[in-house]
Amino acid sequence: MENGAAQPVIVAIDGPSGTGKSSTSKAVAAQLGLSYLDTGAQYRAITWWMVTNGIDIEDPTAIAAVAGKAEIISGTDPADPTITVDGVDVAGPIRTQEVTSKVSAVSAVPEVRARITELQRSIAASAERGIVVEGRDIGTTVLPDADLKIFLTASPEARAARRSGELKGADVNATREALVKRDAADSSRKTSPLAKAGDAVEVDTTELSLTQVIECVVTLVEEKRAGK
Ligand SMILES: Nc1ncnc2c1ncn2[C@@H]1O[C@H](COP(=O)(O)OP(=O)(O)OP(=O)(O)O)[C@@H](O)[C@H]1O
Ligand SMILES: Nc1ccn([C@H]2C[C@H](O)[C@@H](COP(=O)(O)O)O2)c(=O)n1
Repeated sequence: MENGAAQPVIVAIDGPSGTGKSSTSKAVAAQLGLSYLDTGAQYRAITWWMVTNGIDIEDPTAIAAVAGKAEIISGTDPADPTITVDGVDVAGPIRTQEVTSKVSAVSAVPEVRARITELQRSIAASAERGIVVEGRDIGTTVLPDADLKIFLTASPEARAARRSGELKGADVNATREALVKRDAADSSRKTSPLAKAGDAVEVDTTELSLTQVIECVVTLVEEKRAGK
């Protein structure tokens, strides 16, 4: 490229809940001047819309029938990621226990996945300097040609301890059970389950600090850019 500008780079970061995808992706994108997309927030946003509009979450046909109705807009600045549904800021409401408990069922519906996947691809394609996209099926389905694919893991105990630290006073065992249950649902759905791409680099974060994970991923991106 002219003026020594770096080529756009597409980084896919997948993994189970609480492995550090969001924290790592945001920091890596900020350090490298890339855009950032939280695809879990998009699935949460469509789930929030279903709940708000009284759609029966137990009924995949009902969900499929309205999968295209909500207008979901994701802001991709890693310093200030935003998400709106039909113009309403839903950054807070999508993190409620109610949405968290229903998001796996909504995101398993193929029509929902087709709609959100299309949105994700269009956002990635328009990121001029490149983007870090995090989720469950980015390396396998959404962006199979990503320049770098990372699959983050951590023990359920480490993930529950991290999450309980966030949710003051939360019971660690209950948090662990909820994480494991959501991972099982996300891994066993028929369409585009949570899975490691064959060419992804697996990083076990159980014994690593967040700073170490960020450094590791930044190094992998830089190596990729240098053609190593
Ligand atoms: N390596 C780490 N060591 C300690 N804490 C960490 C580490 N990575 C992330 N955390 C903390 O764990 C919590 C969960 O991290 P984060 O939200 O980034 O995970 P996630 O994989 O995106 O989860 P989810 O898929 O549920 O959205 C956050 O409080 C974060 O600060
Ligand atoms: N690419 C993705 C991203 C997320 N989901 C679903 C499954 C998750 O349980 C849920 C919430 O994600 P989180 O905010 O915890 O990262 O969204 C998916 O199916 N595919």
